[in-house]
Amino acid sequence: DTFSALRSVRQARGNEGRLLRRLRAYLREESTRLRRLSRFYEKVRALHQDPGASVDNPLLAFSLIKRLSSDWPSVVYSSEATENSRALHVGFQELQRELPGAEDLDGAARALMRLQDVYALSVKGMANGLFQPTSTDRPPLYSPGRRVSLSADDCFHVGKVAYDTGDYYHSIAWLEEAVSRFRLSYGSWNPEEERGSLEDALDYLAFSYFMAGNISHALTLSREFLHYDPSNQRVTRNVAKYEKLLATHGDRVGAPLQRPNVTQLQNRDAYEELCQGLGAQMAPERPSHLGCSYETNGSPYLLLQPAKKETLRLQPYIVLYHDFVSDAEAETIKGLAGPWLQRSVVASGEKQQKVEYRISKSAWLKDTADPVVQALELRMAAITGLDLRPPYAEYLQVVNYGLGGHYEPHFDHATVRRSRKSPLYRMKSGNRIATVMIYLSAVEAGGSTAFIYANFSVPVVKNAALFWWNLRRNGDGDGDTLHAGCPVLAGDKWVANKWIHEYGQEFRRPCSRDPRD
Ligand SMILES: O=C(O)CCC(=O)C(=O)O
Ligand SMILES: [Fe+2]
Repeated sequence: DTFSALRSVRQARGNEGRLLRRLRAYLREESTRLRRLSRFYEKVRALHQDPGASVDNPLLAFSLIKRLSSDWPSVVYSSEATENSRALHVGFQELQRELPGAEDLDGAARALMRLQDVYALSVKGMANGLFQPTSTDRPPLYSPGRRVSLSADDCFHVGKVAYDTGDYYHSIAWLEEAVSRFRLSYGSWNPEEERGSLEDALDYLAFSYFMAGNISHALTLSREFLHYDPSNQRVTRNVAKYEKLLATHGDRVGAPLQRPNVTQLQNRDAYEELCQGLGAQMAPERPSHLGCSYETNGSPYLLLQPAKKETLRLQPYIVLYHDFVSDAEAETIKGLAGPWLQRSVVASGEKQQKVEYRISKSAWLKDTADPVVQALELRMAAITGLDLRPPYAEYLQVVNYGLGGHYEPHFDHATVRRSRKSPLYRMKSGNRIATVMIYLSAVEAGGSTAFIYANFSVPVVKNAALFWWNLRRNGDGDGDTLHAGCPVLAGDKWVANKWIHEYGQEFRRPCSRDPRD
């Protein structure tokens, strides 16, 4: 699919560029054809208007007969137009397999609604090209270089995706926007087409209000619909039904419509607040044990260039190594992974599956793939002091997030301890003891890594590597490591994950019987 990685969206843009060039060629051919037709028309018309051009003249009589028997048929039956449009069709069909489909349009619409929700953005603002939080005392989260609004039809599509899943909370917001935009432009250029669209939007919006219990609003909108299409039987019946319902029961307007709980998130509010925060929410007075240091970690690899460590939290232990990779290394890793990216999956029981709560594409890189991968592995081994040789660590997983791409709160380790069924145990080297995550790109807005229970979020710091322990020293999962990749609001987010397993680390991180360690 296209929407689940920005790299694919960029490729889609390249494909549209190709389509544009084909359309330009088509227009050029068609203009030439029409110009030739016009010349023929003008020539014959001139002869007909010239009183001196009489068919008494045998030469003119000849050319008249020739025109009618030969020129006109070839003009009228020319296959040039068909050939031109066939070339256009073929050019499109060559690309069609790679073009986004209905699934992508759905995914893209859900992405906009996710950004609306997680960043508490106003739909009206989004439709106007702005990323303004609903509480207007906050500054916009992102100010694009060029402001582009959505069309009435764009809003209608988003609303319809919500409507089709019975999500009237979102369908109402987006269809309201669609209706008011269709009303504004109504009759301004293509009255026929726009009337149809305005009617559709009114129809869906009225039903959404009805389902949400707001009968009087459903009634008003249905009446407006009938104003445009008085003969519609179905809407006429709806109006009668709504009138009857109102007369007998009145509106069911109680609590305002709630956002549907599509995710299995129990801590949605905390998560969203962390995503909206502009970065690491440090305690007002930063405790003295948190801060920056140069680390050699007793490793010869780090003697000449120590790691730049920023300790973010002690419990759970989370540190950020700044400038862990160079720009060139990051580009190499992205380039190596690019062609292999596949929709990311998550472990679910024994299987791996695509899920709405993780929208990205990823690829696995072995250290033999390139000397740069190997160099990174050695560096990660040096800073962590852990054994990363297979099977003590997984291959490097390179991830590219998509439109509104995210990874909702989760643990990296298997939570059902020693559940041998989890794909995580396939390597037979225990659970994931630690994570190293490298930020291979900067993002323009959003995309922080949020630690829900630890109550702070790390903004994307290009080239930095984040490290944390997933397991306690006694081997239990550390519940405080629940974390998430917040939706990317703008930009292209790439990360690389290295998951390190328990086995092989027995003497490097000895266990402890104190459950607090
Ligand atoms: O992208 C992020 O910030 C977090 C990613 C993550 O947690 C994961 O891939 O397991
Ligand atoms: Fe994770």
